[in-house]
Amino acid sequence: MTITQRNAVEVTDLRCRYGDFEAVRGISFTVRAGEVFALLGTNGAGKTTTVEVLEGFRPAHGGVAKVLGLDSYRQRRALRPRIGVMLQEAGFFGDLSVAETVRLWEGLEADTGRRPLGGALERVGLKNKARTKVRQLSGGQKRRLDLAMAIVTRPEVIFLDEPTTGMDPEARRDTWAIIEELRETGTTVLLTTHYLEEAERLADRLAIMHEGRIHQYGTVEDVVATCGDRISFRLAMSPQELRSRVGEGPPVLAGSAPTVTYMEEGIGVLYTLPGPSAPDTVQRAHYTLLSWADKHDLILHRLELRKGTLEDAFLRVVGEAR
Ligand SMILES: Nc1ncnc2c1ncn2[C@@H]1O[C@H](COP(=O)(O)OP(=O)(O)OP(=O)(O)O)[C@@H](O)[C@H]1O
Repeated sequence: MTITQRNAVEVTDLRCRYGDFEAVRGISFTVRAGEVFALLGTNGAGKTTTVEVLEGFRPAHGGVAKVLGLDSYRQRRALRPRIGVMLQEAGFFGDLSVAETVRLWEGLEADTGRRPLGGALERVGLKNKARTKVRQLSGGQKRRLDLAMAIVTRPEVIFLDEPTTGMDPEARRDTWAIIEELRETGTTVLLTTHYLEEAERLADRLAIMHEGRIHQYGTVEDVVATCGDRISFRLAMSPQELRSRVGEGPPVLAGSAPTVTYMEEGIGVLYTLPGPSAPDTVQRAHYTLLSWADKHDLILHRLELRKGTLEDAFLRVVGEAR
């Protein structure tokens, strides 16, 4: 099997412009066949632009974007029947019913020779709305209809742009279950999302984008491991009292200076250890901290050690880029 066959999506040094503005600035990543891949990023990072290039809706201005081994723009006619697309704002005809919309879509896709997926509406929980006019659907219900359209023709690769935005928690969970089912049947899924727990739950691998570039890329574990452990505690005293009792602030731990926040109820202290944090580093940091507290007779309230999270990794990307 060649690399191309194992990768459903291959993006190499992709660039995309709107006029003079370069929205995507040389990104590279692959999506393996059968995996769920999440593109995360800040507002305006370039996620939708990237997905639109892969869907064949816009040309790249540099680099290569291949889906199922085909150039996503130049070979879009050959590619179109093999991919499913859930747009951020699909342009439905408001006067058609839900059932008519899906039938229309099936008709448009009929030349694919694939049997449309029966029960797509049932799968997205819209069967009882089949006769309802599209314009009478709620925002979340429209997103479910978007999803039905993306899966109705059993595509090999599905692009989902913010699939659960506007959905209530139950609909979101149902959508996650559908995406998991798609993966089980061997479908490749590339999704964009602002919900980190969605990526954490669904994605085999992910990329974090900011201002047109990929800053983190790998499995959730790989990305989270780049963030060190966090140590935090509170001191129930004023800054003046701390100064008079200790003379200086909390110590540097494992090369990491504390971030000190002054609040009404006291002083909050947070350390971000260098990542990935080795167990002996964490242990030494604790020892240093507890020795400091003991020496100055301080009580560390709500002392907590926690692992880095995807949110920490995300915020670090944004922070480092500033
Ligand atoms: N049609 C357009 N004309 C000009 N600039 C555009 C156009 N579409 C997007 N942009 C700009 O390109 C950048 C990337 O936009 P894009 O929609 O790809 O980001 P995104 O990561 O999907 O953002 P969001 O999470 O907010 O949906 C943004 O700065 C945006 O303002």
